[in-house]
Amino acid sequence: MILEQIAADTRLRLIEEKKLVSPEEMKEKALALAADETFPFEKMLKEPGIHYICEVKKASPSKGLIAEDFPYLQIAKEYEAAGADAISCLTEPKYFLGKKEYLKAITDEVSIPVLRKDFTVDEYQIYEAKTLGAGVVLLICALLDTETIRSYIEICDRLGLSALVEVHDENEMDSAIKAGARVIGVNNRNLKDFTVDISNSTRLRSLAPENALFVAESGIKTAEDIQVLKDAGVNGVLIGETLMRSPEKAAMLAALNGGAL
Ligand SMILES: O=C(O)c1ccccc1NCC(=O)[C@H](O)[C@H](O)COP(=O)(O)O
Repeated sequence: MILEQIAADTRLRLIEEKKLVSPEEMKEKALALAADETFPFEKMLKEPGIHYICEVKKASPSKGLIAEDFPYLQIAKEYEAAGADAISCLTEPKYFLGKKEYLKAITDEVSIPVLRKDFTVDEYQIYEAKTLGAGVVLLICALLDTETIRSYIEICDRLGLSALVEVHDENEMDSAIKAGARVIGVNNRNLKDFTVDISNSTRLRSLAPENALFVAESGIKTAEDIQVLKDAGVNGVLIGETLMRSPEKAAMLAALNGGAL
């Protein structure tokens, strides 16, 4: 499965990266930064209404090259000015053509929370996310067992980072809940065959605990999709391709919201 390939390549990449900055040094650098104990990402999702997490993404395994011209900083600023509540920035280099530099440049320039969208397989990436200015990291249940997710959430808590714990089915939802996830993201994309089905979010919505925040991810394209997710009581939506392919991102975001944001 593609996810396993990405994880294997990430582990290889980390071997090289740790030669440049050791795990001890990365941890020390991250812990030296002030922890934001107010968890702005979670605070934002708790506000009434549906919240928009807008993704900065150049390419993906399912879609190939999405944006040949990729002014990532301009896109992030455009999202913020258009009323986005948070930004998701891909940092995975091989399959998504992401870069850590994109994340750092964006977090330096915007004041809304930024998610490091990567394939976390090592705590090193969490400490590094902190040093790059991220406010949120992605933990994918398909890649991590329950105990590891729990321990990574503890690291996030210590650093003042939020963890978006991603699930795709009932078993993974169970693991996220047992690990103590406060923010659960349901990926509508089946990573085995890349099919996308919004009803995956609506189906799993009722399985999430009352006090957990719920984000629907992937394949969101229309105001009707947003309305369905709103009706299901979703707190946030993560939108990538629809916005990335739109030449008028602010207008697209407004249209998805059924009017101005
Ligand atoms: O999108 C892929 O091809 C993909 C493949 C393997 C792992 C993850 C993948 N996607 C990451 C995402 O979850 C999306 O970037 C994100 O949810 C936004 O989705 P979309 O709005 O459909 O671009």
